[in-house]
Amino acid sequence: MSDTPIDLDALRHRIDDLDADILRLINERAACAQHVAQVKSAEDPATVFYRPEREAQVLRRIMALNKGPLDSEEVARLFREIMSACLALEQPIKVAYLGPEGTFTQQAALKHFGESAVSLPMAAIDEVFREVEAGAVNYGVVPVENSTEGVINHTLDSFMDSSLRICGEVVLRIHHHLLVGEATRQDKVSRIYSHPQSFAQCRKWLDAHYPHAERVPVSSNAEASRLVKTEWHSAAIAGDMAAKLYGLTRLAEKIEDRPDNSTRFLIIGNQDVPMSGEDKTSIVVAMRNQPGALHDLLEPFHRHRIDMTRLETRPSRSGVWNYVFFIDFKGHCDEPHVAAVLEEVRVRAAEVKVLGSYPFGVL
Ligand SMILES: C=C(O[C@@H]1C=C(C(=O)O)C=C[C@H]1O)C(=O)O
Repeated sequence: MSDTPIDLDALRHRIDDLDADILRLINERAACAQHVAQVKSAEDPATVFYRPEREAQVLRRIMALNKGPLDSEEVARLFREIMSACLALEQPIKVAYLGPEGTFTQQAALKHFGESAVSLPMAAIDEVFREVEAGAVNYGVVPVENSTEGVINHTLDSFMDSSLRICGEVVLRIHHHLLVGEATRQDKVSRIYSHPQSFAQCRKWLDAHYPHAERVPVSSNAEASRLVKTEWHSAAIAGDMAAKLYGLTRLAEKIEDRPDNSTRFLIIGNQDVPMSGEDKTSIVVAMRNQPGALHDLLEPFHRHRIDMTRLETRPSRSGVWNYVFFIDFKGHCDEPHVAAVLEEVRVRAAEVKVLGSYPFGVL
């Protein structure tokens, strides 16, 4: 490092020069993205500008190229924002998410689409589906499963009646904090607000630290945060976004019982996503109630050596089928071995619906 300037002024000059280069390169990239938009529109006037498989490939490549000292995830986050701004030049993307503002689902939407996307809070999961179906927004973001608490049935049920496809997934590490407002008497907390899922994820911590506080379930953690602002004896369990939005402070941090607590969210839209190289497929299968039905369903996956990542059973809501299975597995439906399995499953099942093939969450 003998040629590295050592005084502060010289270092700052060097940073100024590098910033000018970075700025020029980012704008060159943005101009390229604008050209891409022209090519896409010329090929197909009804084109979709957002390409999840390409974005996943860009991020994976950047992470593989990265030599540090910045951490690969950090670098990918920066590129996530650069792509978000480039895409906004092609077409501003509108995204509906399970609100209100400050929920983990909003955090997932921003993590996936970046800050240049316009995100709109919806009051319920089926409203997110309806907004995308009606074309009021381009995409929707809904939670689908939590590592501690399991599947979010509302989301799975919404897929049964919808023609929307899954275009992507985001996994978020969920950290819960015990939050209080300026008016809260910290030694007198007798009531705690939160969403039932969050209470479940922090149950042991609450039993140990606040065994006598009343636990009041509300519709979201953001709503819990809003409520404590005006109550001197109350606290909320919520994440960073809600804390920031409502100006609350942390009485205790990371109070989730499991340190690896995470939630998986799905991106729903109207498009079929081409292969990215590391993909996943989600299907719903209806089977008749007969002995060996589950074995018949799983056998082709085993024979073709397809790795299942999730299997959920839901009661069928129509009289025709008895079981409905939600299955996630590795691979894309355009890959021959996946297409072969789907063909075999179609023969054995009463009905099969492919919800989508999409890239594994990168960030
Ligand atoms: C530029 C493109 O359009 C969008 C912007 C991307 C980018 O900035 O790299 C990548 C994929 C698309 O969502 C493209 O399709 O290549």
